[in-house]
Amino acid sequence: MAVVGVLALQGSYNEHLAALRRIGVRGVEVRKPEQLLGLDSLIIPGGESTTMAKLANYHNLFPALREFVSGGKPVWGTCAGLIFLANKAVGQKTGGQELVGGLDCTVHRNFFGSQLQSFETELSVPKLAEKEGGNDTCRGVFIRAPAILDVGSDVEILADCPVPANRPSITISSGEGDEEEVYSKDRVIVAVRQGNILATAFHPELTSDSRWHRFFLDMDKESHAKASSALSLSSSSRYAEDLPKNKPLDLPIFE
Ligand SMILES: NC(=O)CC[C@H](N)C(=O)O
Repeated sequence: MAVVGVLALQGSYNEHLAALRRIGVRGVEVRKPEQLLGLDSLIIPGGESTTMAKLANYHNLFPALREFVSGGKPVWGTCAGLIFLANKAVGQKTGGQELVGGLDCTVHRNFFGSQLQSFETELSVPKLAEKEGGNDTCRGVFIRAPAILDVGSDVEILADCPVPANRPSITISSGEGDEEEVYSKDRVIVAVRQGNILATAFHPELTSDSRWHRFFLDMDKESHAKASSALSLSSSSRYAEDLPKNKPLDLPIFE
């Protein structure tokens, strides 16, 4: 069975480990560079990206994380994890923060505003439903969430959402002397895939809908299938028996 690492420096790593457990997959906590060796895939959880970057620096994790991402194994960043994976982040604290990079996009760290502007909404996710079944929508839990302002041509958009009317106006400036510009589109991207990289601005691990975790595990199966055509792959139905019974799929869970 695939060994899924979860970066366990800070943030919602326990919730990801619990979400993996619910579908019968063992996650491994990762805090040191050498713990990345032997993993099949890696989840970088949400939390606070500046703090997480300081801790990652302290543990000398950035070179190993970059190597892991460029090595082609599946990596999923949720929220702060999305910020880690972006090639460019705006709206950073003074002095900026180190990024792992790899995902060809520009992310705004606190696009939806402060903690008080955290919200939940139904997201239209036809590509997720096509692959993993279930409704065409999923519950998006956005906690002081980032959003993706633009993406490169290799990036597949999996979900976007309307820009909330109460959101403070966002001035986009990288702090590197770029022209300042106000984000004026009425929708913003919140989930993407680029090859081995999956990124969501929201927190699927805080809901009982395990489809995003299954989607990610299927990326791992795809990469193994590429590596060895001899490997026979089971469909996602293997998880069906683990789905919560008599329980709506998308209610937030607290464990
Ligand atoms: N829930 C989250 O991960 C929030 C991320 C936060 N906006 C940051 O800058 O790190």
